[in-house]
Amino acid sequence: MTSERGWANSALLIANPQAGTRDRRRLDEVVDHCARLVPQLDVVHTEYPGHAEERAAKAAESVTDALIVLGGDGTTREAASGLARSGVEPPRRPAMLNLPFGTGNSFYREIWADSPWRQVLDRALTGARPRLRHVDMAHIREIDALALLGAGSGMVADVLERAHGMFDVQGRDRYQRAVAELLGAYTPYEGRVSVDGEVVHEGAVTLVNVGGGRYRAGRFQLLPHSVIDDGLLDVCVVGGETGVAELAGLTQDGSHLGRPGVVYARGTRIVIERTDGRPLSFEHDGELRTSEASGYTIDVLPGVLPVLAPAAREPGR
Ligand SMILES: Nc1ncnc2c1ncn2[C@@H]1O[C@H](COP(=O)(O)OP(=O)(O)OP(=O)(O)O)[C@@H](O)[C@H]1O
Repeated sequence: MTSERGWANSALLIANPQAGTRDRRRLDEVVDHCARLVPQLDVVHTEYPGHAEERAAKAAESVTDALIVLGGDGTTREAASGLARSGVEPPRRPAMLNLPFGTGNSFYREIWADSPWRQVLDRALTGARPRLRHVDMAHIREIDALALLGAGSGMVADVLERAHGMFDVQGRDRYQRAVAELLGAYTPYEGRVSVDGEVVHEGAVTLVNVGGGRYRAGRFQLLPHSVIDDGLLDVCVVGGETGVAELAGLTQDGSHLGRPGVVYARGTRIVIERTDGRPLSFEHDGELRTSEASGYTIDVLPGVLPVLAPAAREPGR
C-alpha cells in the first residue's frame, strides 16, 4: 500500500454521534479514513453537551497537530471555543479541520464550499500542510460566551425561543413549525445597534446578525460580505420595514442588502440593545441564550482559531 500520510503525525478526532442524522456507518467511515492519514489518531465520541469544548481545550495543551471535528455547527462552535479559551498561544494551537456531520454545517460550507468530505480530508492531511486561516471569534460580554458563526437578536432568536417551548415535536420539525408560526404574526422589537460607539440603527428591528460566517443554518446568507479572518465583525440590521416572510426569501442569496431599513456595517465592538429595558431574546451559533440582559456587547477576538483551509485560488476558499 502506498503511504497516504502527510504533515500531521498526531490528531484528536472529536465526533458528535448525536449530530445530524446520527448515521453511525458514515461516522465510522470518516474515522477509518482519518486513521489511514494520521499515524497517531485519538478518537472521542462526545457524551454530553460541552464535552467537545472540554476535549478541545485539553488537545490544545498537548502536542496534537490537528483537531478534527465531526459534527454540526454546535459541535464546531464548542471545539472552537475550547481551543480559543485554552491557555496556549494561538500559533501553538492545533489546526482545526471541521467535517460535515450536522444539520446545517454552515462552518464547513464557509471553508470548503460544496467539496465532498473525502476530498477535503485528503487535501487537508496528505502531503504538506495546506493553508492555515486564523479565524476571528467574538466574545459576548454579558454571558461570557464565544461565538463562531454569528450572534444576534430578532427573527432567528425568536424562532429558537418558540421552538424550545414545543414539546410535542422534535428535531427539524420543531424549527419548521416555529418559523411557520412566526410568519403568521411577527412583531419587531424597538431597539438600537451601535458599531464602535456609533449608533447605526434606532427603531423597529426584525433581525440583527453579527459575525462571523456568511451563512446561518447552512444556507441563509445573512452576512454575504463577511470575511472570517479580517479581524472585524460584520453586522446586518434589518429594520421593521421588512417582514420575516420576505426576509427568509431575500437572505437565500443576500439580496436583502440595499433594501429600505437594512444597514450593513463592520467594526470591532457591536452593541445590540432593546430600548424598552425588557430582556432581549438573543442567540449565538444557533443556541438560544436566555438572560435578563436587555443588551449585549460583542467584541471581536481576532485570529484566535487556526483552521485548515484550501489555498486561496482553490474552490471553496
Ligand atoms: N452525547 C450527546 N448527547 C446529547 N447531545 C450531545 C451529545 N454530544 C454533543 N451533544 C450536543 O449536540 C448538539 C447538536 O450538535 P450539532 O449542532 O453539532 O449538530 P446539529 O444540530 O445536527 O447540526 P447544525 O448545528 O449544523 O444544524 C450540540 O450542541 C452538542 O452540545
